[in-house]
Amino acid sequence: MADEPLLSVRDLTVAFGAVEVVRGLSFDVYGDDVLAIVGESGAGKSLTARALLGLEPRGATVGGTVRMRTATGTTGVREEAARLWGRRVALVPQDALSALSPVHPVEDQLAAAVRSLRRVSRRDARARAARALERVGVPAARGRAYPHELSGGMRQRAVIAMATVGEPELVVADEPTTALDRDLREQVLRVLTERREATGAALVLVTHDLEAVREHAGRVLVMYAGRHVESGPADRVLGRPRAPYTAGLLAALTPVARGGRLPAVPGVPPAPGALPPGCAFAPRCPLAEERCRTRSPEPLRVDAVRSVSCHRWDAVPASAAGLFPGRA
Ligand SMILES: Nc1ncnc2c1ncn2[C@@H]1O[C@H](COP(=O)(O)OP(=O)(O)OP(=O)(O)O)[C@@H](O)[C@H]1O
Repeated sequence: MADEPLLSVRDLTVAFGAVEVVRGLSFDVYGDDVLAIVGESGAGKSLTARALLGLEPRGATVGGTVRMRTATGTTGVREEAARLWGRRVALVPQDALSALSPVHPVEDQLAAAVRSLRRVSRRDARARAARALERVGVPAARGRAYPHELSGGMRQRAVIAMATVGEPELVVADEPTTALDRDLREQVLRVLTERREATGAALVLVTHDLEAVREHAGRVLVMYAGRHVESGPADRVLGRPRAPYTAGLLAALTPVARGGRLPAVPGVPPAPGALPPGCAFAPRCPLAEERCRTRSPEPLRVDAVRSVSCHRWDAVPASAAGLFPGRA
């Protein structure tokens, strides 16, 4: 891992009117990193991912800084996203159809992307496009298909080809497999991480899927109600969570919890406009005590590589089942 981060995010906020949905988030992404952002629905994962690239929805106000290291110094990614698009940073969205034009065959779209990035002839661009599609497992014959003629898995592969054809330094994938069947998810994630490795890009992967994090991520950032909960090397965070919330997400992965279709953690996250005072997770937390209900925990370095935002981090038992016995 390089010493200097490729991307430094400091105090990122995203608000709709007076309601902050991402609240003071700071993290780094290194040049050879796969950073997974996990958390329940509504935690602010997608908005964080999109805000990194200046692609937040209309009506959102973004604060804080997102800086990217380059050969010539650092640069504000959001400000330059339009110019850098495809070359330095790229997005793989949840919904492939939204990323592809409905009126052109995918190979033509990819060839156009190649020509926007490099001075090459049409013929050369077409050949590069076909190769890029083949590398992600879209057979040459399917390149002439329009997006709606492709299966969901093939479409998402085509989007991965689009996102990586310019060999960007950073790929942000916003729940890239949510729309797919379970069997296809792993295949498509594998294609994405293979392309990342082949091009040397860093990857920010937004996902609900902790199994995917275990399999593919080097580091993980757990979010809850728009804030940092826990971050560090994925194997260590998932192997021995230090935040009760992470322990709850893990307990929900056990066969018993799955079979019973239990929610990840009992209760539901608070609505962004109605956060409790103190730690937003306190009302659902089996370890909460008085200070948790009054004072919001700040990220604390618990060792050289891990941070936890929890007053009770040292009381979290080694096994997730110890905290959420009904789930495990
Ligand atoms: N365009 C919008 N206008 C108002 N609120 C929004 C908008 N987009 C998202 N939100 C709110 O911001 C919060 C965070 O949304 P976000 O999509 O980032 O969550 P998420 O963690 O990615 O969830 P999911 O896993 O379901 O995609 C949610 O409470 C959501 O309702």
